Formats: sequence, C-alpha cells, structure tokens
Amino acid sequence: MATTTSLNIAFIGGGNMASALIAGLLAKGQPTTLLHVVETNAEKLADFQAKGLNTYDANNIDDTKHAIEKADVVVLAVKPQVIKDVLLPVKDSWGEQVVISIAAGIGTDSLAEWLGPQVKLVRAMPNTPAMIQMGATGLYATAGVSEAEQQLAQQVMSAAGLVLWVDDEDLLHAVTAISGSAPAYFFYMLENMIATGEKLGLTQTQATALAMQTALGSAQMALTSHDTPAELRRKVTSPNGTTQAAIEVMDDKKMHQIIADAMLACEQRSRELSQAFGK
Ligand SMILES: NC(=O)C1=CN([C@@H]2O[C@H](COP(=O)(O)OP(=O)(O)OC[C@H]3O[C@@H](n4cnc5c(N)ncnc54)[C@H](O)[C@@H]3O)[C@@H](O)[C@H]2O)C=CC1
Ligand SMILES: O=C(O)[C@@H]1CCC=N1
Repeated sequence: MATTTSLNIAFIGGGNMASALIAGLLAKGQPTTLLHVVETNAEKLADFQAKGLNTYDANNIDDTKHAIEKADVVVLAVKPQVIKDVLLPVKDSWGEQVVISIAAGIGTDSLAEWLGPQVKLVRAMPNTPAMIQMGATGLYATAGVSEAEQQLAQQVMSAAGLVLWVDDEDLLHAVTAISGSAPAYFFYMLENMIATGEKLGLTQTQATALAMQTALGSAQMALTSHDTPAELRRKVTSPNGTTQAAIEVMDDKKMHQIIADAMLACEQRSRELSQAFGK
C-alpha cells in the first residue's frame, strides 16, 4: 500500500489545525513538494510558500480546482461556517481523492451533498496538541471508503498523534467533548492553578513550572500505570491529609457535575453547529 510520503496531500484552509497537521507530516518525512495549501490569506500563503509548499489562492476558483485535481488526499480545514461556500463552487472537481473533513459538527450527509455522493469521505476530530504531534483524533469513515483508503486517512491523521476510529458518526460529538475541545479544559485548570500558586506566594515562574510538570507527570503516569485514574487519586490522598482537604472542596462544589455539564454543553454545541451550518 502507498504511504503518505509518496502522495499529494492538499489542505483547503491553512490555519491552526492545518499548520499542526502539516508540521506532523513534515516531521514524518512528507516532502514539501507533495504538500499543497489553498488559502484566502496572502500572509499565510507566503509563509507556506517560503517553507517550500505548493500554494493556491482560494479567491481564485481555478486555483482551488487545480490543487484538488493534483491531490490524492484533501483535508478540509476551514471553519464550519464557510465550508459549504468553499465546496459548492468546486463540486465538479472531485475524482478518486480521499477527503478528510476536520470541520467540527458538519455531518457527512451535508458534506456528501456539497462534494457529490461519489466522494470518498472521512470525518476527523483532531485537537491542538497535534501541533507537537501529541494530538488525539477521532475518525469516522463513510460507507464507500475502502480499507486501504481508511488506512491512508489514518496515516495522514496519525502524523498528529493518536488516532481512534468510531463506527457511529454521532459519536464524533462525544469525541469533540472528550478530546477535540478538551485541551482547553486542561489549560483552564493550569491557568487557575498557576494564579492560585502566585496568591500563595510562589513566583509566576515557580508556579508555572510546578503546575505544568505535575500535569505532564500525572498524564504520563495515568497512561503507563495499571491503576485507574480513581485508584491513582486514592494513592495520593492520605486519610485526613492535605489532598483530602482539597478533594473535599471539589466534591462539595460538585466539580464532577461541573465537568459533566461542561462536556454535555460541548457535545450539544457540536450538534447545534451541525444543524446551523449543515445542509
Ligand atoms: N482549533 C481546534 O482546536 C480544532 C479545530 N477543528 C476544526 O478545524 C477547522 C479549522 O479550524 P482552525 O484551524 O482552528 O481555524 P483557523 O481559523 O486557524 O483556520 C481556518 C483557515 O481557513 C482559511 N480560510 C477561510 N476561508 C477560506 C476559503 N474560502 N478557502 C480556503 N481557506 C479559507 C482562513 O484564512 C484560516 O487560515 C474548523 O472547521 C474547526 O472546527 C477541529 C478540531 C480542533
Ligand atoms: O471550539 C471549536 O469549535 C473547535 C472544535 C473543537 C475544538 N475547537
């Protein structure tokens, strides 16, 4: 089977997520000459061009079509709000390409209508740690996508970190809640731990170093340990000790409920986006 390093990969939209995926692909040895970026923003195009990638002006439909026709895999990486307007004018350009949409909430029924029903379509929900190849991505393939084409999509997305397939498209809303949006939950926790560390007398540098290393160490430990997160938590928590004092506040303020409510709101918003910007 072909590997991505011999294939032309085009990105429609060259923003944060596309840049993250491109960084991962470059780190895995993808030649710049086989990477193509379609963008409206001239500065971003110039940056990609300076790195040796092929660039295309999205304001020119023929340019966009040219990129699509050259590509074996096309990643749709524009905002959900504009994806319909991006796809409809180039509907007659698709052939054998595998198309991966990373647009949050936009369902394959809508995408298939704007791309054409014959297009090999995969949906992906990545997250921003993709920028350092530590991402987590949920993938869903539509019925017409062969095993080999799924492998291809998986290779492209695994340049950004872990990938995991779901067999029910509806679960991508849940993936958004648990990983797509979730880096923000952890950053929020870090922001507030650092601010409180400063209130307790540490310098910002000290508080930042200690909070970040603790987040990293905890995640690494949870990943490698045979214990569940609940068991690991219990092992930190001495009876009547300092950790118990902290956890009791979290329990009293129903932090478990806050986390659940936040994830449910995220999942719901993903559903709303699919209603608002779907067909
Ligand atoms: N940022 C995140 O954490 C995640 C984002 N996503 C999805 O990834 C997609 C891209 O998000 P970001 O990279 O964060 O946004 P972004 O705003 O950084 O990138 C979008 C890019 O599309 C370009 N663009 C706008 N109109 C265009 C057109 N007509 N043709 C070509 N390019 C055009 C913009 O100039 C911009 O560079 C969205 O659909 C979002 O839902 C998915 C998972 C995580
Ligand atoms: O907030 C958003 O809508 C996007 C999708 C997942 C992460 N960021």
